Amino acid sequence: MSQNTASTTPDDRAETPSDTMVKVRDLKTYYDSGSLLEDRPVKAVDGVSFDIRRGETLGLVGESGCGKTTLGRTLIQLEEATDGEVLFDGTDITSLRGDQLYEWRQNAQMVFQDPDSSLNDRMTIGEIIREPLDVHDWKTPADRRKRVKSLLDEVGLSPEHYYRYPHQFSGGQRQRIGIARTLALNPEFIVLDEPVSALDVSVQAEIINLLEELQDEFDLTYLFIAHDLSVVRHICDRVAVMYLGNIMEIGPTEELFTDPANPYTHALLSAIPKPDPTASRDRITLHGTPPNPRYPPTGCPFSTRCPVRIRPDKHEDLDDEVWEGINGFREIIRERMRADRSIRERVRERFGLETRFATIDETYDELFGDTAVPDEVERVLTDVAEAAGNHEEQAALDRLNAEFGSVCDGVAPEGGADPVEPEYYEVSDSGRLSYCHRHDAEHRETETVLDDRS
Ligand SMILES: Nc1ncnc2c1ncn2[C@@H]1O[C@H](COP(=O)(O)OP(=O)(O)OP(=O)(O)O)[C@@H](O)[C@H]1O
Repeated sequence: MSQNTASTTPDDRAETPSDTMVKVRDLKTYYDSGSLLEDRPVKAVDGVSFDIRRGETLGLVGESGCGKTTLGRTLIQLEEATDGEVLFDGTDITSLRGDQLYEWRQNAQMVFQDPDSSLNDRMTIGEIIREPLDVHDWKTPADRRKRVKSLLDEVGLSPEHYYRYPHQFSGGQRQRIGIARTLALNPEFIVLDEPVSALDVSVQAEIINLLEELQDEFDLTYLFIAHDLSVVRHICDRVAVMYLGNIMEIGPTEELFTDPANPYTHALLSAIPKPDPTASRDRITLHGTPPNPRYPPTGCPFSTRCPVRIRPDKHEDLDDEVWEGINGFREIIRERMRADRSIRERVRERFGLETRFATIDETYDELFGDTAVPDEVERVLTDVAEAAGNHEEQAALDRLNAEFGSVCDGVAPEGGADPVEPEYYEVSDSGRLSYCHRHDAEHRETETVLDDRS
């Protein structure tokens, strides 16, 4: 890694305007719960900024639930943004309404994972592909029929398929129909949301090839959302890695795969399962689960699972096993705070009766029972366990944070009151960006730590 320059916004580097088709700035999409008992929104997309260049395929990867689909849908206004901007060739489309939005929508379309749910079984293939043309009152009915027949040809189907129904086609053919429909209005930008995940491996390559051919032929720009990192590596020019509503790293595909900078990218890539001929789809597995997006942690979104979370100076030399125990303890207390306990469970806990939740004492023993914990650390952990045992989870977490928290948990280095968030650091000559305090000169030794682990 040659450079480590802090930058406040990704992709604000010098670029000619014509390079950039979409500029996303501090975009947030929150879902309100709609429940009287729960007033915190789900922060599905929580302030992302990046550019999409004309003609490129930008991959969007990350674990299930990190906000990929919501981001894709918000970019084409199928979901309303809570805050921020999405500039398409300079126009902020989050502010378009009524006719203007309707007109603009022709430029941007979406291909869905499951072609079955997007194709109406009671319509013929011709009617399905023609529908967007009918809705937008495109030219004459005869022109529309002609256009549909040519689209069928473009996607590798034949004009005779016009009068058939979706159930008469295979999964791969149905996805071709979905793609033809997407192309009907000549869009410039397409969000491909897991377009091949539901298909047999043998068919996946055919659809990927088709998408690449169509991109060349019609100068399309793609946002390619996927779980399968090998497909992303094959098709994408650049990749954005998403975690808990944030973009953790973004840059050229090959570079990001061979020399990941962000600890989360490392974790994601190291969890790629070995190829298994019996598996139809690779799943990403990573230790632990991401926090609930209603309750994202302060500081870095990945801090609760990060293997290289920065330690405060006074605990720099603490044994790794104790440190991991402390991180585990913190997570369990966080989860207890959110756990959906019935009143009965709460009453049983209050009276020290057995419940389906492990008691704090049991948890403590499991985490630290066989480990030599230094006295001063043990004193803090005992206070924490006592608070958590009394259902004062927030006080327990505050105590843990005061003792073991660092800049990664949002603790301001000079004791400032406001939580600090990471910044984007330029981590290569290509302008690849990574959202992590470890790239700060002060904590730079991480790169060795990470390399040792991979
Ligand atoms: N309509 C909705 N209302 C409330 N919450 C939602 C809604 N849609 C998504 N979410 C929540 O927003 C978060 C992000 O979901 P999203 O589907 O965007 O993630 P994803 O990365 O695409 O997941 P997957 O890979 O499983 O499709 C999740 O916690 C999800 O439960």
